[in-house]
Amino acid sequence: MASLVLEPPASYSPDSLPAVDYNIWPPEELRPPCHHHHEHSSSSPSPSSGLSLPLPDVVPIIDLHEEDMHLMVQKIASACENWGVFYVVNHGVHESLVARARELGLQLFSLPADFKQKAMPIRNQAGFFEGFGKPLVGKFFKSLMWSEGLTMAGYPTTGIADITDKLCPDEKNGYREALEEYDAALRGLAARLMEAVLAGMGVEDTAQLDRRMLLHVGNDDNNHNDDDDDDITSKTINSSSSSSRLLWRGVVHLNHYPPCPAQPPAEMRMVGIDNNMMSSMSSTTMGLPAHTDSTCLTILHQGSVPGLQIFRHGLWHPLPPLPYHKDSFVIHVGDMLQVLSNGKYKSILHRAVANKTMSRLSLAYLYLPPIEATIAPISEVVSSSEGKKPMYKPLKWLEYYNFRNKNFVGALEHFKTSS
Ligand SMILES: O=C(O)CCC(=O)C(=O)O
Ligand SMILES: [Fe+2]
Repeated sequence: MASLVLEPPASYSPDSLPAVDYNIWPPEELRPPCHHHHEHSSSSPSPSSGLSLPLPDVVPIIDLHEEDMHLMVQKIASACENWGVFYVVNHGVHESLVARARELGLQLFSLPADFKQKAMPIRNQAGFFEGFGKPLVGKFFKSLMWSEGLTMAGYPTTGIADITDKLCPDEKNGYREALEEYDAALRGLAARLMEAVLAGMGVEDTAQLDRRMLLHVGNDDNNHNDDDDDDITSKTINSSSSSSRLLWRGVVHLNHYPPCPAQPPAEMRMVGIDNNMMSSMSSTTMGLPAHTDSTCLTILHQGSVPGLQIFRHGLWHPLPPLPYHKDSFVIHVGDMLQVLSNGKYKSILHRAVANKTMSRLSLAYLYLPPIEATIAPISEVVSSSEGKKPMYKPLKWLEYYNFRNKNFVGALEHFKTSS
């Protein structure tokens, strides 16, 4: 007799999913064309590149409880190289922690707009924007972005405390506690994943790589002296291998996509959307436009409402939450990993679509190399690559971030070496 217990499938295939009514607004045929040019796409996305099920292949699902470390490293390397995106399950982040962060995240988004104004985006000490706001990439698109974000730099900064204090000054700040706990857990997961990714690229001693990046030696042939390396040098040389890992940055970034009905609701609490915009709301509305993440890795929790899509082989494909693993995370290869891997791993082009009836919340954990680090193709990868030449010039993350905020299209191209 067949067992009544549903066994999780070994890998995700759209065929194994129950039918989902995506109920997405606007319908695909009305959605604006994607204006993003992606350097690795063989063809550009177009309005006719509609949803296509099933995927030509299956997105890897990696079990982080895998006993065999070597095998796990191989699976991650293959997923980064062939997909740029994968799911992780059995990742060790407690379900209740995620649930609590999601619950409080939703509460923050349901604050009245004038409350949210108290935490409008400002540049933090590290130099990037924190706070409530419309997607930064929105300005590059004509369409109305049907989403709002909340960005808070995690440990070792006080970003989470600063923002939650601004939003809820009078309350015992349970928001801070829950989000800081989430940050700490995700930081641990991100570090583990990054170690595995680096091991797959032949870097066994990740602390030593950190030192190389901070001192900026050994990763390229011609740029050994950077202006402000000196104080970093002493900071890093003195730090033990484990504390240098603490210099990596984690940023908690929440995305909220309210239901996006054809008729706008009377009251709209989303920041940055006024009545004029509402009345012009039409076919040119989208959740989050096509982009790659400027991170090394992004760890995304989608909740139960689908909306994430990836661009692969010239088509957009939905990447829904896994029905058998409610607590799975989606991992994106970001632009900085593309640089570190000398282009072997490509950052994944993705977007999110709004939903007609359900609101959607995604928790993105953005994992970045140290702010002070010089990021360049890793020598181990360069020496094993065909041309044995670095494809990217050394860069600092903030330099890339600022450049991309001004020139969205092809930002990474700008940092390519000429050869
Ligand atoms: O909401 C999603 O599924 C995608 C979010 C995302 O791409 C991002 O925060 O960079
Ligand atoms: Fe993203």
